[in-house]
Amino acid sequence: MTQQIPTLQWQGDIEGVLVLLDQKLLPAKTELIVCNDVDQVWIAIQELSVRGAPAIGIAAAYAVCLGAQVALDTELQPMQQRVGQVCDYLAESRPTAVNLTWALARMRQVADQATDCGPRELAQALLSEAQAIHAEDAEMCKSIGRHGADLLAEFPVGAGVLTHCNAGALATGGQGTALSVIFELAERGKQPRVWVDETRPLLQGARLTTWELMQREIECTLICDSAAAHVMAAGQIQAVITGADRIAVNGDAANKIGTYGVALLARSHGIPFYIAAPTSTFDMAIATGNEIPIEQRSGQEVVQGFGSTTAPAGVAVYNPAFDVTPAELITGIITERGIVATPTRDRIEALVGRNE
Ligand SMILES: CSC[C@H]1O[C@H](OP(=O)(O)O)[C@H](O)[C@@H]1O
Repeated sequence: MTQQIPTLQWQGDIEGVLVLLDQKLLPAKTELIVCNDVDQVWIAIQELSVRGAPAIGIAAAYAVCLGAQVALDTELQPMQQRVGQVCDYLAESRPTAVNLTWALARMRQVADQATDCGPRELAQALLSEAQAIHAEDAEMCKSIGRHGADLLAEFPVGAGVLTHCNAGALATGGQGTALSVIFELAERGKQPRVWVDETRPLLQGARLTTWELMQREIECTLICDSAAAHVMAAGQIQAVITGADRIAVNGDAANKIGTYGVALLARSHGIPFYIAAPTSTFDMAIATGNEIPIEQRSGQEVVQGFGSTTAPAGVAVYNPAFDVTPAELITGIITERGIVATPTRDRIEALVGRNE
């Protein structure tokens, strides 16, 4: 069974709207946000109503189409200027997921290369590009699932897989990255037993990953982030698979805070640690993970999350939303083009291409 309500959907023509499934409210409520303008999408990205590296990029691409709507009755050049302004604005919504700036660069290129056309023709070209980014991501998700399931083909039926945060359909334009592998394993009758880190502070694992797995009737067990070592030591985990938000040329990968710790635990327990990500998540312009900008979020998410106060008023809080797992802790990166085993710069450039 697939997710009943799309994570994000463009409705209409160049004067249409972007409809988002509000992930802040899941699983308690299934509510939609109808976005008519760029600001609404900017806020939705910043507040994680829409989240996950590929989904952020796709939402931003559609937001450019919303931004173009105010310039439909001008000329080509004002429309091109509008697109540039909107791309600059959206790029500021969240810093870590490279898919955001990758998608905006594609939209900006469409505008910059436009000649001999009117604003409405450019608006149509922008919508076609956003829809292409969305459709390509859906195909990449399926391909990641196939490559990942092929990689784990020898795993026994009922093998334990641990995942951290949410890298499912809710984080992408398709069926997910890490969860796509799990969905494909289930499709092939491997009956994966999924262990889900709750993933503090915003609980993407507890709220979203379990929701997706239970919708598909895949066995899952929710654990506190601090229980992962214990579960590994008990021999319950045969592989770890997570998503990623930005991967440097050398294979260092940024993902939700806590991923680095899970990778260290996996290494110490002799468990393979895989990252599943499309090639659009590779930042070929940065050499190592040290250059990946790490989003710092409000301390309120830690001490006031989900309605309960969990610390004394005024306590200092440090709330990085991501951390970086060094390439040497990554057994392989599962992409839509295949697997980068023991990721190195040469192997990544061979698969992704060199940054010219
Ligand atoms: C398929 S990318 C999913 C990736 O994005 C999440 O971050 P956030 O929920 O803050 O957008 C997390 O790092 C996931 O692994």
